[in-house]
Amino acid sequence: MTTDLPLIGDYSTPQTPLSGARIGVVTFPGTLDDVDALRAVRLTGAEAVSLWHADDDAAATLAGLDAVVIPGGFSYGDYLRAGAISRFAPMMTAIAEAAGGPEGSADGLPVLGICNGFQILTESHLLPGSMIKNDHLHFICRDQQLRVENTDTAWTRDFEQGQTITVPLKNQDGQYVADEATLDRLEGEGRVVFRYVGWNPNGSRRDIAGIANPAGNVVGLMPHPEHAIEVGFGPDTEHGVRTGTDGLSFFTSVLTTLASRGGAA
Ligand SMILES: NC(=O)CC[C@H](N)C(=O)O
Repeated sequence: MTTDLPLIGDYSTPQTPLSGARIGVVTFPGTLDDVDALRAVRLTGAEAVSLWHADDDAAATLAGLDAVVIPGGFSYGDYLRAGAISRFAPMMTAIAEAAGGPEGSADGLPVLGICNGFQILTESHLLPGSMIKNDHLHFICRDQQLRVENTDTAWTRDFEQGQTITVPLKNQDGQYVADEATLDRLEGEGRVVFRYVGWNPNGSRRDIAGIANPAGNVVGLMPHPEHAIEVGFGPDTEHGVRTGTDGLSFFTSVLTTLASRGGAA
């Protein structure tokens, strides 16, 4: 089969960063999507830096970085609860500090948690609420539509308010839950960043797919933007043609954020 799709990127060419930004991606035992996240960072022209969860010098490592992605997968095999062990990694302690704790900070380290990364962020109390089993108790894997509810976060500036995007969703513990007061606070402060559109795939309260911390520098979501970054490999948005690249805007957004802070990018 031949295709005229313009495939961007080249897996074999060494990276020449186009921007001064250095963005780390954390790997835990059992992480699955770190390579895709690293590639997404590279496609924006930033330098992608692999981070190890048990780095004894994690604070010093982070000091040389402009942002961090906590990718998806099954860190520590999802034992006890997804993310429950990973939160104790030295790298997570350093990330919590650099991000400004649970409230975050406007100039704090931008952190994006994707799926298992979102689970790790809630377990670390950097984001409120918890992830529990999907309400139907099945693993789910599909392209999912989301509405962008807040473009005023470190990872969503390049979207338009109310924009509908399509990115893959694949998890078993994707049901976002929190008490009513926490949900009301999230809504009232505009911290619901993404909502499921069309159907609620897992029973998440108020159709919530992703949230931010109060300062907007930490964002977590269940669907996977790093799997929707290249024509030919992402969601099927044109009846059999895999043209979905909505996920790339997460990774360009953080460069926009860094530039607006006057830093690298
Ligand atoms: N895709 C993922 O990151 C999977 C997340 C998680 N371990 C779950 O299955 O719910």
